[in-house]
Amino acid sequence: MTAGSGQVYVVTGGCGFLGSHLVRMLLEHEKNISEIRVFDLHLDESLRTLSNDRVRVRLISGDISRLADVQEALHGSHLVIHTASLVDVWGRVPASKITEVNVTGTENVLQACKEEGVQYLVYTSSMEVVGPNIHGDHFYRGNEDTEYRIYHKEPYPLSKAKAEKLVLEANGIKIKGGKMLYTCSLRPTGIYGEGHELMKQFHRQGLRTGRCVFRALSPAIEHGRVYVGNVAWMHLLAARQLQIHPSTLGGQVYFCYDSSPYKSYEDFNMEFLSACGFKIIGSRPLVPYFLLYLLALLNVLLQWVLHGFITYAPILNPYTLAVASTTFTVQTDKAEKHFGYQPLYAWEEAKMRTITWVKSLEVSGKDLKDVGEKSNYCCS
Ligand SMILES: NC(=O)C1=CN([C@@H]2O[C@H](COP(=O)(O)OP(=O)(O)OC[C@H]3O[C@@H](n4cnc5c(N)ncnc54)[C@H](O)[C@@H]3O)[C@@H](O)[C@H]2O)C=CC1
Ligand SMILES: CC(C)CCC[C@@H](C)[C@H]1CC[C@H]2[C@@H]3[C@H](O)CC4=CC(=O)CC[C@]4(C)[C@H]3CC[C@]12C
Repeated sequence: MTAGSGQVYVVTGGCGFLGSHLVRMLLEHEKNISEIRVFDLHLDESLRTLSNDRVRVRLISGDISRLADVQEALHGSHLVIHTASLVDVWGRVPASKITEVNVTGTENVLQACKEEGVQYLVYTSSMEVVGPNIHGDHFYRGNEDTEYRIYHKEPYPLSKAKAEKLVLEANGIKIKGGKMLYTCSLRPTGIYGEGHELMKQFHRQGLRTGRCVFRALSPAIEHGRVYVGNVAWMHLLAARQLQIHPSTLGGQVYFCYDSSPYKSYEDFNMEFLSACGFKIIGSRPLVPYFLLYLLALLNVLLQWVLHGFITYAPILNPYTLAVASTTFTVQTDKAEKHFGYQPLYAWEEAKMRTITWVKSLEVSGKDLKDVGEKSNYCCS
């Protein structure tokens, strides 16, 4: 296929962690596209170099919360994958900003689809639109139909839930040109893989404590995690099949899953960190839960006191503690049934790729220098 004769996909948030994997995935595996528009507030210029004879990668700088920017980016396109979002459960940005980007931004994408006659929209939602809830109800091996007490208080899950509702309600509306809009929503659990910012933080923190990780959470609490390459693959398949079987996929939600093992958040991270000589100390939490909870409350207090001086937003707060302390695992085959999804990367491959990336953080030596460790440390 020559450039210009295929479809035009828009990836909002295309320079982010998931977005950049998705762009690469589309380039490698989707043969009917001739242009990928990467729409983001902060552009990653390295993606531009991915253009080839078949597909042009066009970087578009814009703000999802400005309708004019979104409309311009969508003009003449066929399908939108909307991953742009503010991912913040630490109070780094005000709640109003989260709503503006995640909810108003999604309204803008829908409005722009309508006005520009774009027929297909795949939305990146989150498991957080379901839970865990503040009561600590476990969601054990759940699927899209599992009943669960959903409560949203925190800005991020609240915004994702509102945005997903808007996306699903828009399925079937008339767009410019008289055709119909088809939408679906994918709900990843915690994503991991090359470029995962939180993993970088845990790695740096572990270096500071002499490659020791002190167990804080119960190993009995299980979390569903999903490899970024499989999340990208599922988006690609959903986008493809939404066009072929719009009445099957339209208006549907799908958990994003793969064969990554169910483990506690800390034990799962150790699958990668142990390859760099990290050890987890303790087979049970070293600090009692109530003390951790008091620390989390103290962090909230400090955040409030320091507000206006510095942004104090540590990883531990009552919400992240509640999420990390509540089992949330997904077991479903809805995406397989509806659009033939099967993970592209087996767990062993996903693990190996992630380990290679974590090791590369040490080869670059930057993290080691930051914590004053010698840069000739050799990962096992
Ligand atoms: N990281 C995770 O574990 C999970 C993420 N998700 C969802 O996946 C999607 C991608 O998340 P990540 O890649 O982890 O986040 P990320 O922060 O790496 O990527 C989000 C991208 O959106 C862009 N963006 C933010 N505000 C924007 C604005 N006003 N206009 C245009 N672009 C803007 C950012 O610049 C960034 O490149 C998000 O929708 C998130 O809610 C869902 C489940 C789990
Ligand atoms: C020792 C501490 C108490 C450990 C804290 C771990 C937490 C920071 C993380 C535990 C679970 C994570 C969340 C989960 O993976 C689901 C998510 C989905 C999203 O859409 C965005 C990210 C996140 C909220 C993720 C954030 C970090 C954790 C709370």
